[in-house]
Amino acid sequence: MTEVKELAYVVYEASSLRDWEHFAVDLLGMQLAEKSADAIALRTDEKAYRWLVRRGPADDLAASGYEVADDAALDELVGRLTAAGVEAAEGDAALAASRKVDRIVVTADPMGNRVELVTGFADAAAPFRSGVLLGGFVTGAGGAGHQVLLAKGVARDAYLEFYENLLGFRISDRIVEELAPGVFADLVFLRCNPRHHSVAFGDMPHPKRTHHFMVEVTDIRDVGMAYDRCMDAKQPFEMTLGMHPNDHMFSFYVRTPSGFSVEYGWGGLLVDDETWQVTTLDRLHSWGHRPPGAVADLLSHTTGKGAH
Ligand SMILES: Cc1ccc(O)c(O)c1CC[C@@H]1C(=O)CC[C@]2(C)C(=O)CC[C@@H]12
Ligand SMILES: [Fe+2]
Repeated sequence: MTEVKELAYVVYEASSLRDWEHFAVDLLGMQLAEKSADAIALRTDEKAYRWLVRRGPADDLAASGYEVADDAALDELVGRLTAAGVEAAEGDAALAASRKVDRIVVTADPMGNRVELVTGFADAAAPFRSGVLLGGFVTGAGGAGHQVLLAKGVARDAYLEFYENLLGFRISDRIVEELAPGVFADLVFLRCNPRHHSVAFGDMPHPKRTHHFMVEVTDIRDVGMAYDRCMDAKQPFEMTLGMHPNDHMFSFYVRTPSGFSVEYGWGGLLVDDETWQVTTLDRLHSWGHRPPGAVADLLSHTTGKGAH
């Protein structure tokens, strides 16, 4: 079945581009590709950009760009969307140029998230260079990273119909954890290439369309050093260092200047379609990923006792 092949880019709308530039470049180690009065473009690899942050009040995800193999594949996807009654409109040359792609089709998922299906996502003219990383970001066949989106009360069947049956994603696994008696976190993880997931969905209460975007680095030291840079800059954390049981990502979560989070990770699992078994796991974290407040409490409790 024809499918999207990677999460190529995301577009965010943010009220402070200045804060975003500092966050992405100085703390995360991205490269500023372009800057205008109303947008910044950020690189993590050889591509022209991976994040586009444009000025606006939403402080949220504005679009997700998924790359498709070629024109024929894009035509087939559009045919499938249209046949299912989902509107998919060919973008004009100006939009394609602004996204640095050959061709762009604009549609929306059942939550109303803008989805852009593209071909010919351009490389930058110069090699990627980070001012702070020892290694680089893990992209390649796995795309820009992964994102967790909120279901916003939309039935799972409805958004899976869009992502699985129309865009061609495969389910990697599900995690259902009872956080408190009768309170469940229930997430479903979807892949479109060997990266364990390019997108995941959960239906927890959350003010944004997106919970986080995950960027992965090649050198574990860069996770530790980014953790220190975020802490030194007093960037608010959502979760401390920890690991997920499904994709084995070693990561922490820090808040972007727009309030949703970035997961900064290393060591993510690659899935082999031939041997992979879909399972439902019962915990979100193997260890760590604590709320920072809880950790501060635990650590000061130990020292406060004046342990010998
Ligand atoms: C559970 C999990 C596995 C792999 C990931 O890459 C990943 O980001 C997550 C989910 C992170 C996060 C969480 O652990 C606590 C409950 C959260 C906050 C949600 O409500 C959505 C995302 C969830
Ligand atoms: Fe994640």
